[in-house]
Amino acid sequence: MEGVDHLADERKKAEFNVEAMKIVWAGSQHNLEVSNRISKLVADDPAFRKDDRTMLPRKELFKNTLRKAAYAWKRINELRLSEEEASKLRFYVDETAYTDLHWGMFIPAIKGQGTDEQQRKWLPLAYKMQIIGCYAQTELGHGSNVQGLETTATFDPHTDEFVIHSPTLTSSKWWPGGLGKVSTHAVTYARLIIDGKDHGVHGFIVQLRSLEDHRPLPGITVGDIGMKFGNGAYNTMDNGVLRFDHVRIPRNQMLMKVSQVTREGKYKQSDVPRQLVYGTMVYVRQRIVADASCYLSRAVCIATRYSAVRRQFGSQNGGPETQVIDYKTQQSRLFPLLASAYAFRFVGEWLEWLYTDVMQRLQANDFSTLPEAHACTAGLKSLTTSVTADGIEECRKLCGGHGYLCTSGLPELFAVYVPACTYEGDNIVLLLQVARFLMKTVSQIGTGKQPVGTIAYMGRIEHLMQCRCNVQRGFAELSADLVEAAVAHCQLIVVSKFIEKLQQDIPGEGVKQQLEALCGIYYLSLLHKHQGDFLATSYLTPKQSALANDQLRALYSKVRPNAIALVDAFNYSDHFLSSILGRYDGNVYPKLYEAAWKDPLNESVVPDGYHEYVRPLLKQQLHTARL
Ligand SMILES: CCCCCCC/C=C/C(=O)SCCNC(=O)CCNC(=O)[C@H](O)C(C)(C)COP(=O)(O)OP(=O)(O)OC[C@H]1O[C@@H](n2cnc3c(N)ncnc32)[C@H](O)[C@@H]1OP(=O)(O)O
Ligand SMILES: Cc1cc2nc3c(=O)[nH]c(=O)nc-3n(C[C@H](O)[C@H](O)[C@H](O)COP(=O)(O)OP(=O)(O)OC[C@H]3O[C@@H](n4cnc5c(N)ncnc54)[C@H](O)[C@@H]3O)c2cc1C
Repeated sequence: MEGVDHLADERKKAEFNVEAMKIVWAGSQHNLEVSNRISKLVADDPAFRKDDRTMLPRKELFKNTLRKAAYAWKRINELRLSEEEASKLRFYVDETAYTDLHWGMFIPAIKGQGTDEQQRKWLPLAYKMQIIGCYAQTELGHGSNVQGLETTATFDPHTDEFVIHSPTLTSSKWWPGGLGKVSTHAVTYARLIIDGKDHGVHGFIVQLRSLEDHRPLPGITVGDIGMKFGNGAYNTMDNGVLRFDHVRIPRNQMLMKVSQVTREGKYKQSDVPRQLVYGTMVYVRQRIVADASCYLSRAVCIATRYSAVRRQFGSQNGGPETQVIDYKTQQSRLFPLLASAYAFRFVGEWLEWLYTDVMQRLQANDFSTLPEAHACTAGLKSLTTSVTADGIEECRKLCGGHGYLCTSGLPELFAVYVPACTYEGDNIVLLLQVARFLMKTVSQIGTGKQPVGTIAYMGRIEHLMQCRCNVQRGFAELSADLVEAAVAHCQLIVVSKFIEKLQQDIPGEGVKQQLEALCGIYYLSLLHKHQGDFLATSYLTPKQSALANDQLRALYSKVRPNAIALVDAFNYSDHFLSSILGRYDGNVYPKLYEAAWKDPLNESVVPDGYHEYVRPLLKQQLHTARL
């Protein structure tokens, strides 16, 4: 029934002020206001339609993405949107595109690693999109091992240039988003060679394509690497392959904030840690953590609304069947994900603060918090993306058969999100970095150095004080266990940041109580999942463990009447969710039925191919039957 809110009764059950929760989720009244305005702008504009995305062939899909990106840019300029509003607009357009890398990596790389002079030259061009850039680091043969990259940048003192070259097939750049078909420039990572000496990997700005006719410049071979997982999804992006055949660039196109090459070919290192060459990755990992809550909350919103609409079994005297959201099994799978979405939101906010703080310290030549920032961004990127990717898939299963339809929105959401577990650092490789940081901390505790920040708790663990561990000894052998320790450390950060959030003043009737319940669900469900570890190490007795489980079930009952309102607080429009199962009005069945008839396969009653491939079979059967 059109216009009827099938979830109205659910909404009436809410025990808290949903509008106040929307502000908590958005971060501030101002953020909420901007989100409302920009999301409506996008949803009301038919140019941003996306419901056909999973049905388009790649070339059409890609052209459509180019059209949308150009149109978005036009609207940004026409409406004179601020940078905040422009990035919100790109968020609500909700289509992975070359612009993500241009704004998300190319510009930050120049800002973070370029000198003031380089920034003055390149940033205005990039901000006006007079050049379009990507981040070309990964190669066919090496991604995780950045020190293993093979592309070379050899200094030629005669011409004051670098010669960029791909010496092997495996040195071909492979994966960079935006590279395949669009970017005119790339921040390219290559080994710096001066006078035969290898100075390791550095960043260089390299022009790839002509600004006149978009053809690759001499010495450049470039193209798209091909179709990726899923329909629509990440196939709107032109992940690319790139080879250099002795391509010359001026010396001043090496990004020289961290280290410099002089006119005479002298290599000079600034007083800053070499690891700042990896700075763009730290920035993007922090952004990815902030994004995880968006993706997870989307899936949870769809699964929660549909779980309230869907009924199976339990009809009494011909009455309605049970809403599947009332099954404890459904709650025990869904509500920890709802709690995780909120938990990741708050840890994302905190990580943004940590990153800003580190950046301010770096300006003042204080590098002391860099290792912690690296460990936190790497670890939380790994934890939040793994939980989110698995969570989206769990939400699909929570929606039963209909979750498998593209019109549920969940298959595409999973396909577009799951590479986040790999890009910007494979999740296991990143957890090994955290493990290494933790082991280093343990080795220092023995020497009396007090850990601070997110590792302060380690200084309070009695048996760690007696440890005399060497970081490398046994590391490889125990790496699988160390990865588990790294995950536990990151979980602790998430829990403590959720608790810190609750210590703030949170206005709105019932809002804090709901967040307390969600926080409880978050840590108790983790405790439940890992109770074997807690029991084995005597951190919990069996009785405590049973009490914790009772408490968890009680919290599920507390959240149940508020579930729909808690996902409404994410404030997602139907356009953004793009899911029939997750419709705000819960009008699922008529819309599923209607959508099926719009599938291109239903354009004709007799399908293409019938006369060639089906009819002959039927004829043959008639013939056989007569025999
Ligand atoms: C929002 C925008 C849109 C997003 C779209 C995303 C599209 C995707 C883009 C990409 O994927 S770009 C490519 C991303 N690639 C990676 O993430 C590669 C992962 N690998 C690495 O980061 C590193 O190679 C490594 C795994 C960290 C290892 O590096 P390396 O071998 O040089 O170092 P180690 O010997 O292990 O460590 C040396 C020392 O440096 C510290 N360290 C390492 N990384 C950082 C860092 N980023 N920041 C600060 N410090 C770092 C490390 O802890 C070691 O410290 P010590 O132990 O020696 O003190
Ligand atoms: C959609 C997408 C977009 C991307 N965009 C970009 C981009 O814009 N720019 C760019 O430069 N790159 C990009 N990448 C590349 C990406 O950064 C790399 O794929 C990523 O860093 C992982 O590296 P890899 O592919 O070498 O994995 P590998 O390192 O080959 O991983 C393979 C397996 O080996 C394991 N492994 C590797 N090393 C270790 C170790 N030391 N110990 C234990 N296990 C290990 C991993 O856990 C994994 O299971 C993108 C990738 C994808 C999928």
